[in-house]
Amino acid sequence: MPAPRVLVLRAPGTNCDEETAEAFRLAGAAAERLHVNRLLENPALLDGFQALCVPGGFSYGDDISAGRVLGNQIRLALSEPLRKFRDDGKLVLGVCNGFQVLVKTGLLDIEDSAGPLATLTWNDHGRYEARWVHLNATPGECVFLRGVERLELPIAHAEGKIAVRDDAALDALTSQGRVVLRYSVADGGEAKGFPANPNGATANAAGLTDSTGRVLGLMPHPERYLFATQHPQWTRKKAAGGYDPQGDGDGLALFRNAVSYFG
Ligand SMILES: NC(=O)CC[C@H](N)C(=O)O
Repeated sequence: MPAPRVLVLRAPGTNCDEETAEAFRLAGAAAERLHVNRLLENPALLDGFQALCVPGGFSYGDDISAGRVLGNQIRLALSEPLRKFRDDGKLVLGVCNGFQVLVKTGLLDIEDSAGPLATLTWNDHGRYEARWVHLNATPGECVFLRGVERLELPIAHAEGKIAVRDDAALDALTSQGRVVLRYSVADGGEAKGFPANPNGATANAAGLTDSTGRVLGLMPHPERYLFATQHPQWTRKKAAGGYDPQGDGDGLALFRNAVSYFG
């Protein structure tokens, strides 16, 4: 199988593009970083790729709100080609700021006739929060999370709270299996507020998929945990036994799943 080609989109202020491209390469993809202006000049460049990733960072300085400017650029100029991209069976991943961007593009299918079912907004405590969290996955149709049950990953965000509009919107999203990642306590039990839920997200939601399962947006950073030794407690875990320092970090599974989808 030829390595799937992944476009890692960057814009002014993106800062996770190198690591994210490397994560896809480690998983067996051919990843390329591309400035959004190149794509705006020539949307047909998308035809050469099987997956698109909007990585983390501070695109356009988080001006107006995080992801808004890049999200608007994509929504206004690239909606049609990207919808076709997804409907052709290709994959789209948004990590942290990339998720904030995806929410604002409309590509996640989280709108109804009354407007957005959910959005990303400021953490409840109003501060930037950067640390590790525990997550439960309920992959359903989500390609990136196939076979994943639990994850430990870093977060680093200020506007990372998934705020769902109302109970009916939450029912709609949960009944369609769209909330595929939830913050949990360390043993996998339900998070009951801060700190297990780091931002006050409705229903502990940390990641959403679209209706096809081929678009995923998540606030935690899978590209920051590719190797076992990236875990802050890897030496203690190794001493306690059952932790292989040569092994994969939890985040690599998402990139491997993306690659094997094309296998
Ligand atoms: N790590 C990131 O992608 C940061 C996202 C965004 N700039 C925020 O602070 O919410």
